Amino acid sequence: METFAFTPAYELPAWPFTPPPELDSPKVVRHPIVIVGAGPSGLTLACDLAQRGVSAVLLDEDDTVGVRGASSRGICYAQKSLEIFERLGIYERIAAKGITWSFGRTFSGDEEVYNFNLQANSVSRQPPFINLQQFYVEWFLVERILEIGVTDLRWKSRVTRVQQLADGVRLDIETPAGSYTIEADRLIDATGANSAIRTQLGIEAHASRSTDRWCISDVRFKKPLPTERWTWVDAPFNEGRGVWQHLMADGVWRIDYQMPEDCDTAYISQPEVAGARLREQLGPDVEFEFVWIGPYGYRDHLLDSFRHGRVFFIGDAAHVVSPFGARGGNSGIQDAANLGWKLALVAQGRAGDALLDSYDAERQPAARENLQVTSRSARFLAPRSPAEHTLRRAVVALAARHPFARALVNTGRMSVANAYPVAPLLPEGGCTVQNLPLRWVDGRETTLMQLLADGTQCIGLWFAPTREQADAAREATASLPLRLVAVGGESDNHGLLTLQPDDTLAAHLGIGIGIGIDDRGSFALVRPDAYRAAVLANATPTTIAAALRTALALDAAP
Ligand SMILES: O=C(O)CCc1cccc(O)c1
Repeated sequence: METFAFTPAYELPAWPFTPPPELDSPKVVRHPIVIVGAGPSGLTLACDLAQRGVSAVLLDEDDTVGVRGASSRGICYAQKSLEIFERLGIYERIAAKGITWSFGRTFSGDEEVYNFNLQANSVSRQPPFINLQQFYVEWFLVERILEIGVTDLRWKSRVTRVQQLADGVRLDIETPAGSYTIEADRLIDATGANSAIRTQLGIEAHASRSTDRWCISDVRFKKPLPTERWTWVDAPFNEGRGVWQHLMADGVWRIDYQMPEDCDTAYISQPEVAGARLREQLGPDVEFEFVWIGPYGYRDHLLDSFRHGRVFFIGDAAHVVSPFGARGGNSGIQDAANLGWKLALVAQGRAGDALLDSYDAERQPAARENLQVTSRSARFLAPRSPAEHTLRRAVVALAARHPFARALVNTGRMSVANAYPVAPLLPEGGCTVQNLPLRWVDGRETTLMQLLADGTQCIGLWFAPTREQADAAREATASLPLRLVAVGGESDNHGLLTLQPDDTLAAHLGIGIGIGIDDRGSFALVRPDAYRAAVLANATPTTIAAALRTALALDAAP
């Protein structure tokens, strides 16, 4: 029998367990923020808070990144996540290590039936996607958290019990040096899909499991393949079933093969069987080494609410979707970025507690939308009813010749920054503001993320304010977390930071002349998570302060 080579396993870092002070003390210490789980969402939240100068305790039962014995789970990082990583100071590391892409092609048999270029609608400094093994992202986040140095990172610390109190949460923690108890003003569960905290608190996840079966081959090739996302609805080299192909770091390709529903999972993941599949796809002489082979079936779940008293659920602990479109990991990172600034401002007494409720009001519908979108892709890939089979056959047959049908070919709709619904703190709803390259009046370059990187404040972009307006607005908002920035106007805006006039910025914010609103005097309020919270057509110091107070729940009933 032919044997197949495996590359040596990834060498992942390990961080030391340091016995915490609570182990030697009978006193139950209270911490403002405790995060459980050092996966992508927990680490992003800890890093986001650290960047804002806010310390959190981060507990993880392991002492490394990645999932032991498994391959990388997440592989595709979307623009919004990359913009968050830019603000957190790890984007350059991710871009240097990962594979940047924006183009996707979908095939039926040997024919291309759909393609997309995600760069087309982008004004961001970050590309639409970078592929990178999840453990590298986690690793860079840990490095950054250690660089900033304000997070209390506790490895080898397993939470065994969680109890909600009237004004906080009590946690029992087991470590190699013994057990201890702490309390938290607020607890964030980032422990993933199988959250024991969720189970212990009796919170229903509404889980469902698909019967669709897949097998991952992570492989290194000698033969170069295109660095685009390629998918097949019905690949001739996979017995007419689906295939996904992505390049990740270190020259490793992720190839996902759809398998028969009743397959023997041990058999399909044997190296000889996986090797035969690769040869069918890439030719009998292709030279390769396996990195990892593994079967999987996907599942989904969604909590009704992401906030339960003093406990917040983020990432897979709150929602799980099928992998099509890479919406799982990316939405966990966006959960963290949504919650981080809110926790920081509320903990500092600079925003109302109702701001924390807006985490659920914004991210739960976002997760629901992701679940709907990925479920539609899953049904296209594995139709369940005769009608779904007929529809898919018709769409694929028409797509080859008729452009209208191409958009119906659905092998996944790639992750986007979800818009947020109209709500008391977001009277116009919220939409993402991309990381536009900008220029100060003196010619220096900056970006929106750089404007947001220091401290925790909203950015007020005010188009051509007069000196008098600028002075009055500074006074009206002096006690509020706002950085006022003029865009164009009088060259010396009386001490206001001033950007060069920028039509792309105005249009992106929805205040360009081209879309009917004169930009002179217009104002856009951008939140610390780079979501547009309000647009004012003829801003005054009073309306600016009112918009800010609304966005920060400063006028809401306690
Ligand atoms: O391209 C896609 O739609 C998702 C690719 C993906 C994401 C996460 C895991 C995996 O095996 C494939």
